[in-house]
This record gives sequence, C-alpha cells and structure tokens, in this order.
Amino acid sequence: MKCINIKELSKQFDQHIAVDNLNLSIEEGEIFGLLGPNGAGKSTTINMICGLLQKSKGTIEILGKEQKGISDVEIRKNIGLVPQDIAVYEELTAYENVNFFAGLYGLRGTALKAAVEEALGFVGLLDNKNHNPSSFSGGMKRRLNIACAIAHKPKLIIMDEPTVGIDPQSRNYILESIKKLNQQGSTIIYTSHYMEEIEEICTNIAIIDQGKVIAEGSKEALKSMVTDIRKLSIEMASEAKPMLDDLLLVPGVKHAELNGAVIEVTSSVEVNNLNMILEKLMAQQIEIQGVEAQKVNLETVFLTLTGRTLRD
Ligand SMILES: Nc1ncnc2c1ncn2[C@@H]1O[C@H](COP(=O)(O)OP(=O)(O)OP(=O)(O)O)[C@@H](O)[C@H]1O
Repeated sequence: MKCINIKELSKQFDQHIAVDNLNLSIEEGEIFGLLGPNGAGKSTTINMICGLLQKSKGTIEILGKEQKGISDVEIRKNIGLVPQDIAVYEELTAYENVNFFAGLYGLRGTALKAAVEEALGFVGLLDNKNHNPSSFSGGMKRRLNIACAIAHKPKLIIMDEPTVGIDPQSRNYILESIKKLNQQGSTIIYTSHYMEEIEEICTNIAIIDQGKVIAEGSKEALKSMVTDIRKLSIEMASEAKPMLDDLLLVPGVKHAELNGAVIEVTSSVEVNNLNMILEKLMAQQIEIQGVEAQKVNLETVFLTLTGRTLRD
C-alpha cells in the first residue's frame, strides 16, 4: 500500500511560492529521502503532511485516507514527527517529556509507561530518564526529541534534518536507529541537505528544488541520469585563488568550484578536456599536485539538473 500519495501540493506565503505543484508517492516500508538545498520547501511539505500547516492547494493521502488539513487529528496518530528545531520541555525530565508526548496520542496507564520506557531505551537514554534536558548534550537532546516522536509507535516517522549540529557519534547512533525503526515496520521520511546521509540510509529519494520534485527514484536510477558526467578533483600544491571562470571556457566543463586547495570540476565525459583544464591552470601559474576522477554521487545529480550545488 502507498504510505503517502501527494498530488499537486502547493503552499504560498504571501507572494512567495514555497511548494509548487509537488507530486510525491511513497510506498510503505521505505526509508525515503527528501534531498534539497536550504529553502527548497522540504519543511513546508512536511508540515503540510503532518497537518501543522494549511495547504494552499492539492491533496495528501496518508495510508489510504485523505488528510483533511490542520483539523485532522486522527491522521496524526499514525505520524511521528521529529521536527528540525528540538522541541522538548527543559523543565521536565526526559521521562516526563516522552510521557507527555505519548500521552497526547492517547496512551494511558501501563501501556503508556511501557511505551515511554521502550522509547527511552531505544534512543539510549534510560539511564538519564530522571534528568532534565538542560543537562544534555546536543546529540542527547536530539535523541530525546526522537523518543518523543516514536513512543506511540507511529506507522510513519518523519525526521526533518535530525542530525544538524551534533557530534559524529550521535549522528551514527541516529542513523542506525532509523534503520532499526524501519526494520521494525515503520516507513521513514528523512529530509536533509547532507547527501552522504541520504545515500547511506535511504532506499528511494526525491530531489526537491524551488518547491518542486526535480528527480525521483532509487539512488542507482538517479545516478544513471548523469552517466555522461564526471567529476575531477585537482589538488593544488598550495592554496591559491585560481580564476575559475577561465575553466568554464574549456569545452565540456559545466561547473568549477574551490574547496581549500582542491578545485572541483564537473565536466562532460564525452569531451577529452583534461589537458585543456590543466593548461588553463598552469597559465595562471598554479602548481598542480594531483588529479583524481570521482564517482558520480547525488550532489552531481543535483548539480547537473540545476547548475548549482546543494549548499550554494
Ligand atoms: N512561515 C513562513 N512564512 C513565509 N515564508 C516561509 C515560511 N516558512 C517557510 N517560508 C519560505 O518558504 C521556502 C521554503 O522553506 P522550507 O523551510 O520549507 O525549506 P527547506 O527545504 O526545509 O529548507 P531548510 O533546509 O533550510 O530547512 C523558503 O524560501 C522559506 O523562506
């Protein structure tokens, strides 16, 4: 069954169209990635799915039922939202926080107690259950945020950039937890502008830009869209400021950017232009230490479709 079926969804804020006739279909059991740069419309879409924001136009079906907008409380019981901004009460303990949110979904008595303990155990916070989140690290707060969203065992869990601003250990913990929640039967929607995370955990992906889905499919299908592209990393002997516009004059070169002492060039595979690229740099007195060809990744897909990088 389809977990989500969105048709022609739009959201307009005054004159600004944040979500623009977006169509999206997600099957049950997936870890589905929404990848897009800042401001692409990911959070706005999610807030409409969860019924936290009124849509301007379109339909959203969740598990076969049409969502009736912000008054549709029933549908929310099937959804667990981990919002982008941490939403926990600092003056309550970790236990009381999860207890509060799970209670909102109608759990009571021993079922509520068991659900709270299980959720805290799942995110590795049982030993800290009587502590207030004000004493927690950023990663622990994020994990508590997740426990609050999953205790009522929702069929659909939506995570809006849950790894922003945390240490690598907590990040790995969260990514592993997502895989486990999925194995236990939940469908996951995961938004991020970190393409590495999306590549690591997601089964299918939609790339969103300017409120629209610009590409959708499995990682392999998306990458196969750009088999005619290659990426070159040219390492300079020391940090310099090459004139990148010069490289764009070389036939086949589509994009060039600087990352410290490395120049990243995206080019068509059909043009044999490495010599010309290197000549342009040498003409600028740039000393080259090494050249490496990279595999196509989702960033390349985005770049090819939009002419911009995910973090422009
Ligand atoms: N309440 C609002 N009022 C006016 N404009 C808004 C509002 N919420 C979002 N926007 C605008 O809508 C666009 C989409 O924002 P949204 O937060 O959905 O993007 P996003 O893809 O989630 O980006 P990010 O990765 O930065 O969270 C942006 O241009 C944003 O400024």
